[in-house]
Amino acid sequence: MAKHRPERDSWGSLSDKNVYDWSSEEEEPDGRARPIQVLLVKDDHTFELDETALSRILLSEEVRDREVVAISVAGAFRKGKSFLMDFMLRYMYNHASENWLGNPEEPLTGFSWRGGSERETTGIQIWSEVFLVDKPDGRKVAVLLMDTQGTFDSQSTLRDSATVFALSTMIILKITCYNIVTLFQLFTEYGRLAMEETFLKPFQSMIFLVRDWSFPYEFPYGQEGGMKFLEKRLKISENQHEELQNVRKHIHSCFTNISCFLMPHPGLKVATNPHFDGRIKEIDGEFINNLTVLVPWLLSPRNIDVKEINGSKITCRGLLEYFKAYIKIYQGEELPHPKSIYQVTSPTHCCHFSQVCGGDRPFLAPSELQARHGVIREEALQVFKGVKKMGGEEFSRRYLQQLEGEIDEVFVQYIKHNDSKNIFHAARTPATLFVVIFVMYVAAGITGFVGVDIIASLCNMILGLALITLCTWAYIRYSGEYRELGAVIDQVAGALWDQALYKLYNVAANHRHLYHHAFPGHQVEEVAEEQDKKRD
Ligand SMILES: Nc1nc2c(ncn2[C@@H]2O[C@H](COP(=O)(O)OP(=O)(O)OP(=O)(O)O)[C@@H](O)[C@H]2O)c(=O)[nH]1
Ligand SMILES: [Mg+2]
Repeated sequence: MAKHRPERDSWGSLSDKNVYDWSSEEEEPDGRARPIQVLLVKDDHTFELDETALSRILLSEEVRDREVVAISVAGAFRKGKSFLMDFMLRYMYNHASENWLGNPEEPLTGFSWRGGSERETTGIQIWSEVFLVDKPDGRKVAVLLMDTQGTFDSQSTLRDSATVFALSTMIILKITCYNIVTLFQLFTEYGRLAMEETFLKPFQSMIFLVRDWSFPYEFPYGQEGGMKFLEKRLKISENQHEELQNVRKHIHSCFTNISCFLMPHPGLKVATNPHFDGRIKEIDGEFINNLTVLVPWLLSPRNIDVKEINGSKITCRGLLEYFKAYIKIYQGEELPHPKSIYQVTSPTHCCHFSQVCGGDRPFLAPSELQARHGVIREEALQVFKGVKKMGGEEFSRRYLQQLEGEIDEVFVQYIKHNDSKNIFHAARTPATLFVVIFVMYVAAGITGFVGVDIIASLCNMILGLALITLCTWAYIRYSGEYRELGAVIDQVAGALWDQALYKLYNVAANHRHLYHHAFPGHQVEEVAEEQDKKRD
């Protein structure tokens, strides 16, 4: 079965070209987009995130700072998830045209799909091309398509299934689940684990897709029938088992938006013919009709919506950070320990901060730095609080306090670091020493001229000392050696600078009458100002 898409040309209002360049010949010799394995489930049932591959997709220049909508299909294995994703891909690529389904003879390509009973997709794959979609309100958002491993296959453990499911539901902003019955199974039989592993902050939409719906006379195909069906299914009644009641309640609290779509059977050729290659001609008309409703309903620029995570819209760069943070948690214990969340949240916070005022960033106004710190701090704390952790509230409070303390400490360091980039701050020591040298030079000249030789020699001595200090300071700054001595010089110069400025200010304040004497007009204004202040 065809696995990769053929060459593409114009994508209408979507990106005009592949949004990133493959730099490695080996990996993408023909420059065509393809599925990239970003999450590997290894034989020993551990997970590995391919950060390089993920960064290459999410950090490409055009998309990294765009708000992102990630779309995936989760559900039982062998149910046609990849097949559906490929129709979504086709829609994204042919978006400009009404007839996005294209040539009825064209085989379906993109994410790898096939018939048979053995599982196909493993872990999480991401389509290497991120689509840029113009929303009707003028915003451009990035759309990321992800294909995930099916649940309940014979090779994966319950934990694998639950983790991939949990990972996709928490990272993904819009999730399409393929089979309501299967999802119920996941939530009930394995519910504890899956639910505990799901981050409980609701931030994504869940769309239940019921495939092979065979009772259109009860509930018609499509979204309306789906909603009615879902309402009936999610209704909580007294005589239900408590576990079932909990599942229903939990589904509501997990997802901000729940909807449902009933899909007809695609026809026998699709389900049973081993040579079927996905061409539309061989798919049942009813299925195609509903597909042309479903896919635009999911993906049209009007309907695509950037969801918020903990109150802020997430960008591709942010998504990468979340991916990295979450996978660290899932590599560990059954339920994340508060410490592990603390450990991933804190560096994530630092990383955000270094983007604001790290080594190569220019000097930032202190008030702006303070404001950014407020936002980043809040974000980090929200991430920590938003994760379900082991040990209860009381236990995690300790780590929360530790996190707060560390964030504030980092902030103080960044203030210092930022200050050091202020050109006036950096020039303070040499400027002070220059002023001392100059003053001593003039003083020595005058006192020598008048004949007070002792004072003149004293001034000359101070001048010489200041000159030596200046040279020493310059050497320390250049070589990085004897830094303690450098710090002492900076301190003394700083104190001198502050003192001199303070004295200068005092002198100026004490001699204000001279100024007013010289410029009588300004005095009137000042008196008026003072009167104003008193009135306030
Ligand atoms: N009955 C039925 N079969 C479908 C439907 N959609 C796709 N298929 C068929 O299901 C088979 C499996 O498709 P895949 O897309 O590889 O399934 P998958 O869910 O991605 O499977 P895994 O990757 O193994 O989890 C293919 O032969 C498709 O032709 C559907 O709506 N109903
Ligand atoms: Mg698949």
